[in-house]
Amino acid sequence: MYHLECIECGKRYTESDVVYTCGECNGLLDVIYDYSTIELDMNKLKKQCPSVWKYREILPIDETQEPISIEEGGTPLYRCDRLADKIGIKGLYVKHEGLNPTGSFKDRGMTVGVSKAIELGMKTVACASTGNTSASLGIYGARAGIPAVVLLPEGKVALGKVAQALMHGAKVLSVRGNFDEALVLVRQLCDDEKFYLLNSVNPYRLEGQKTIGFEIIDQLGFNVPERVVLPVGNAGNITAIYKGFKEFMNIGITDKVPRMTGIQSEGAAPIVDAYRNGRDDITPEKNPDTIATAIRIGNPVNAKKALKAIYESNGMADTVTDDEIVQAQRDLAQLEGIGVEPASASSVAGLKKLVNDGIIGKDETVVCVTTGHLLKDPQEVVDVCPKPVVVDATMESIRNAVFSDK
Ligand SMILES: Cc1ncc(COP(=O)(O)O)c(C=O)c1O
Ligand SMILES: N[C@@H](CCOP(=O)(O)O)C(=O)O
Repeated sequence: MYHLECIECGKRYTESDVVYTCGECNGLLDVIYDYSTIELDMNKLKKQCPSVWKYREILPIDETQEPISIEEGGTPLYRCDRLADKIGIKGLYVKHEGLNPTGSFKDRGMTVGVSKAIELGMKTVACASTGNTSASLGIYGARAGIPAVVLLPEGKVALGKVAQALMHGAKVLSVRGNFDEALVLVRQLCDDEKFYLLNSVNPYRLEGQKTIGFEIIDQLGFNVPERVVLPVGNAGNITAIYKGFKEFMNIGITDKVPRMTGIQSEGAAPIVDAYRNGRDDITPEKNPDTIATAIRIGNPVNAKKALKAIYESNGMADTVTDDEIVQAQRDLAQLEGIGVEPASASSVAGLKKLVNDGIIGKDETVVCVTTGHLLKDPQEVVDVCPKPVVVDATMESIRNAVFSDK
């Protein structure tokens, strides 16, 4: 049993309403359950491997419906001692969401969001995207057998992500504008054409993503880490993961939540600006820019929910530079064997900065979420790594190159 509820005015909507924001006040909507009726079997929970649909009792899809799934979630939570040593912290884990089927955490949202689209009888799905949302929507649309339309900011989407959307048959539009402008346009398109909007303003998307929070607790043996650090763009994921932590507390599985710590790039930091000024809403950044194209977002649609998550959990938000992002990307890759795209590395870059500044304590147990796979953005990798050494096909030439200092 669940309903949708406006976070501003409390107006309720039913599970069969096609609605993204409140019709009365335009506020964001939340999916609300009657937690007193939800009983999770802890024995079963402890035995089953993590996956999105493991937590089906707390997901808003009719139980008679077969979900649209390609087996998302169940991503590894790595203990990272070498990286922890370098950063100067004792207990560091990395939840690698880049190991979802399409290479990003969006799959968790799409398995639920596209399943909901089918339940509601929607005929076409659509989104604006910096890349990962479109890749995931293209793939889940194909799995569901319904068309997907995706709007991308021209020239600002990493190659791997465009390739995924194209090959899986989405209608890909390259918009002469940035992500924020594309999002305004796709919202209008969905209203006009009755397409189903699957950006994170859709509360069902966030229900899938909240399972990252469930899995972190589950994989830590039902213990709660002190802090979770993650990149923030459109601000859906920090909102969703926090909701997951709160729900485990509401159901009585845990008794506290981690401090939610959001990291943005210096060139695209409206949430951090709001946090620094103690505000609960943002001033949009008109010209966001960063090497981390996935979080090149100036007007995050979930800002209000995200700031609430940060304040309520006694968390915080901070920025990192593009250079810090690239260094953290290298550290993850070379110290721990974890290959991530730039946006993902901002979590580790942020942690490093906050430990250096004495804001995060060395004894805290911290989970960094890495949100997308290295192969999503091969051009950035080529740009920041040394070029391969070209050699003649002789042993002498190979030996010279192997033992050269260059
Ligand atoms: C790889 C990656 N990391 C982080 C983010 C930011 O997540 P959110 O928009 O939910 O804040 C995105 C896209 O949104 C992304 O694609
Ligand atoms: N990085 C995102 C931006 C859109 O975010 P969404 O969560 O609202 O879909 C992307 O991959 O497109």
